Amino acid sequence: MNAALLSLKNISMEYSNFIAVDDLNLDIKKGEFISLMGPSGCGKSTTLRMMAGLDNPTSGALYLDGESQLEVPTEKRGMPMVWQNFALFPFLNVQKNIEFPLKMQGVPSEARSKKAAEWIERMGLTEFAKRNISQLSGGQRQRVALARALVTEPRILLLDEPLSALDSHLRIKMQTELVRLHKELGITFIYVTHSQSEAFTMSDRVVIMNQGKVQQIGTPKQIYRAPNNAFVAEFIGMNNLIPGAVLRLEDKTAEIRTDLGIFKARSFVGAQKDTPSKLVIAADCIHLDGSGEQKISGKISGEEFVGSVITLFIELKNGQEFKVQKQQHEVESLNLKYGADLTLSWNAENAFLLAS
Ligand SMILES: Nc1ncnc2c1ncn2[C@@H]1O[C@H](COP(=O)(O)OP(=O)(O)OP(=O)(O)O)[C@@H](O)[C@H]1O
Repeated sequence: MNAALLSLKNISMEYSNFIAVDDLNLDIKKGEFISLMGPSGCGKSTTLRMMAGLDNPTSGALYLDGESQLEVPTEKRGMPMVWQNFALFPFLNVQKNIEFPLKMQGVPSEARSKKAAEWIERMGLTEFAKRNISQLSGGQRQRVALARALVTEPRILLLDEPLSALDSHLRIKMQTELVRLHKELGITFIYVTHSQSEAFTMSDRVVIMNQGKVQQIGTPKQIYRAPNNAFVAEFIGMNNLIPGAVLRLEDKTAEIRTDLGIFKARSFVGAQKDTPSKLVIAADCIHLDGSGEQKISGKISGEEFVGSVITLFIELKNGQEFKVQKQQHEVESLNLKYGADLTLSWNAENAFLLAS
């Protein structure tokens, strides 16, 4: 049996006439690393707060190991939260901060110090154990916050944008540390983030939300390669979408009329004949050497480097911007110039239709 550790059933959160979370269903497995992602205000933090017991849903049910949690107070749920601003106690030193939750549980002083010392060592904080929180860097504070949350050996750790206050170098380092901790401890991590790279790098599954509703739940690969609606495809950022009307829809092929021409695609759930639809092509499925069957032309309007990957921005003749993602050496070998005409191409098997 593959029973969920934490189960949210038809959970909604309504503030006077505003629905922050709308009929959300989610089953989270033991040991899973799951991320909630979506635009600002989509209800990610509210969902996490309801899991922690900091807010109670207006309707729905929440089960931990099959037992309803709605009457269980935060401190009894055993789901500590790590916050973006760390929320450490400024009047306690590192060691006392880490010991604090054990003290709340009534753990005797000697056992507390021993347990805290283990976590201080594990998180590389030995030389800072007696320091005040104000004397620590952002990365050190985040490690104290993690140690304080994990010292009670919870089954579930809730993390609300825990890396967003850190600089990009430290963020990547802490991502590696979080993945390592997750693997070593076997604890379920539920992680809220704006960052696609954080969610996709670390998670087993990602939940994409918009306006309080779940849009898709899947592995990073499923979300990236098979978004199930136009919102997800656009939100993921590295897809190109061309609006049009479906001309033909068969088992394995589809055709769409757009103002850039008629294109073939593999068909997809949700699209219907003679209805508005969007053709979706991932930026890394586009060729610059004209070798694909479907072609459009445009002019290079910009580029962006991330590591060894370049994203080229191409202005199409209808003014739409297309993104093409390639390895740097591949782009360099083509000797492309800003403003130069370029033929973009792709194969129909890499294009699919989504309902608008
Ligand atoms: N106490 C409250 N009263 C009224 N509205 C609230 C309250 N708390 C949150 N909201 C609203 O609920 C919606 C969801 O908020 P939430 O904090 O869950 O969003 P989020 O996805 O975490 O956003 P962000 O990424 O910006 O943190 C927002 O529109 C927010 O303004």
